[in-house]
Amino acid sequence: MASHEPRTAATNWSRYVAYVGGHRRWFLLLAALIPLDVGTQLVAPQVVRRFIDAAVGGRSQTELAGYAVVFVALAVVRQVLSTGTGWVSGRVAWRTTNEVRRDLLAHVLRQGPTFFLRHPPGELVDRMDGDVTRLAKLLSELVLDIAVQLLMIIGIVVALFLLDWRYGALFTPLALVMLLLLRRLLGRAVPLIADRQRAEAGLLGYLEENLTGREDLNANGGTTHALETAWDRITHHYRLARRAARATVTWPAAVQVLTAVNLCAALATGVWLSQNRGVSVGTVFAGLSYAILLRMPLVSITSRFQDVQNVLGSVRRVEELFGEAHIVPDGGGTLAPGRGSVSFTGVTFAYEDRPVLSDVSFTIPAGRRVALVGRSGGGKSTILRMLFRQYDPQAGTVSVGGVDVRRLDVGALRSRITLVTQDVHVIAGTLRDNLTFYDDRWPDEQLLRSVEEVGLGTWYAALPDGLDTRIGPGAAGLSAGEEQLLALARALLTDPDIVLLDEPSARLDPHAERRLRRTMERFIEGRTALVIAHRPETLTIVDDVMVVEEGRVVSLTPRPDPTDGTDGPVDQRFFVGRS
Ligand SMILES: Nc1ncnc2c1ncn2[C@@H]1O[C@H](COP(=O)(O)OP(=O)(O)OP(=O)(O)O)[C@@H](O)[C@H]1O
Repeated sequence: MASHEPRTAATNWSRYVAYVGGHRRWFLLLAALIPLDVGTQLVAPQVVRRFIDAAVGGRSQTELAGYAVVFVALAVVRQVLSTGTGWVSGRVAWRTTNEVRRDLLAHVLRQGPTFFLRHPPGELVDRMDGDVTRLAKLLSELVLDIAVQLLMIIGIVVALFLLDWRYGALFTPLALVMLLLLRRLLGRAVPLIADRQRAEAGLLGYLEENLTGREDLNANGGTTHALETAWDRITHHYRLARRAARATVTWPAAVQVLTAVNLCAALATGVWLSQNRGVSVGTVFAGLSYAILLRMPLVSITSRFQDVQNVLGSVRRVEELFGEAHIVPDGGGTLAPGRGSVSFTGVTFAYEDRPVLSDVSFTIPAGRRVALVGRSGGGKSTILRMLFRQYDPQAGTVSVGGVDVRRLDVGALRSRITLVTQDVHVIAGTLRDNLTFYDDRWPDEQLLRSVEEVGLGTWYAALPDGLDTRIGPGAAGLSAGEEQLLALARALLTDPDIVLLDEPSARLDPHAERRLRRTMERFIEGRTALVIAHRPETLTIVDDVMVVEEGRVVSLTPRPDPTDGTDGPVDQRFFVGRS
């Protein structure tokens, strides 16, 4: 089978530890900054306590000023520490995110076409951007932040015990109860938020699909149905958003209640201790300060735990993507220099569970040019894709230059083969970028020659900035025919040994087609070429004709002689406009 189901194996944490490991020094710096940050927060109420007690006890101005200076210094140090912590954690987060994203993109780009049918672009963007960002958050922020908040809670409880054991005895169980209550409240809201996010993603996907297919929708009268469905989705999204908003509105209210309870408990304890146990005003104030301080880590740690749960979902999705094996693993070998022969031996192939090629065998000697003809869906393009190693056969062998392509390095093989399909993609960039794909080994004169050669000279002359003119999405558009010519101009530059063409002239007018045919003829001269022919004229530039019908090679014979007035083995129904 060509399909490779995603592995849902256990998360490979060592992969992520390695990403963080690359920034070990920064991570250690962060681990050092955090306790310092927590420490300065915990010390501040103690300084205030001493200041108040000194003031109430009528101590000297110098002593009071000393406490004030220490307090201000602590505040400054805290600011510096929290800015530093934020900066370092942001740095670690960005670096790790970008590295994971880069590796995931490299992994995805090596996948075959079936992978992209299984994972539409919207989903891949969400995984590579949304999920990876959340993953990096876990690696660089969440774990540390949970540690900080736990440290803070423990520190506050210890400080309260040190202040007076009764403060500690009261706030320890109180903190635990509050933690559990907050956790429950948030636990109820989160699934509703997730429902809303799913509906939102679905709505966006639906809108994107309709906008992309707007021409077909308008032409086929599907607009009314599309609008009705969009409206259903919008109202569904609205209902879910309202439900989620109702659930989340209780969260800030709960935080307010928690603050009030903490304050009341601290005040009541303070007043009682002051009246019955003679503790100082400074101690009561410090108790109050710690009670207020306790709210922050309690709230923060609850939402952080929830974040961790959400992030683990993202990590699972990223892992699934990393777990998808490459359809065509690298064989590592290289091809001997020179034009290569091409052969299929007993090749059988199916897309997913759809059989397409069945026991196909043929050999094309080096330098021979062959036209592939046959009815639509017979498997012609699939033969080209297998030679380009977008897929490997389930049975049999595909060889180039006498070597099984599975034993070759994919990059090395593709550097010797050019594949021009009808599905041309123009990237957003300059004409030069579109011709060279950022490879600067060709001088401008050579780029211009290939543009001229495919018949794009007049089109080129009208461009405002020549090779630097921006084309593609968001810039100057090209007709479908011009896009095909551009793809052929790209191919001309590469000087391949083997040329695979999926009838690049299919969308051109007769004049442009004639011109392009002459270019193709020059291009494939002396090379091994497989050209899918949808026009009978294309047969004039090849040596042999291969008829492909229902996944089998019916014949591979020399091209019929155009002067003898017969079609030879070539059924005219295979061609556009003949039936
Ligand atoms: N990525 C794919 N996943 C599943 N099925 C596919 C895929 N690509 C092609 N097919 C199916 O495989 C069969 C052969 O397709 P192929 O494109 O090789 O035929 P073809 O002879 O080149 O057709 P055409 O002349 O119309 O381009 C078709 O039935 C097609 O629907």
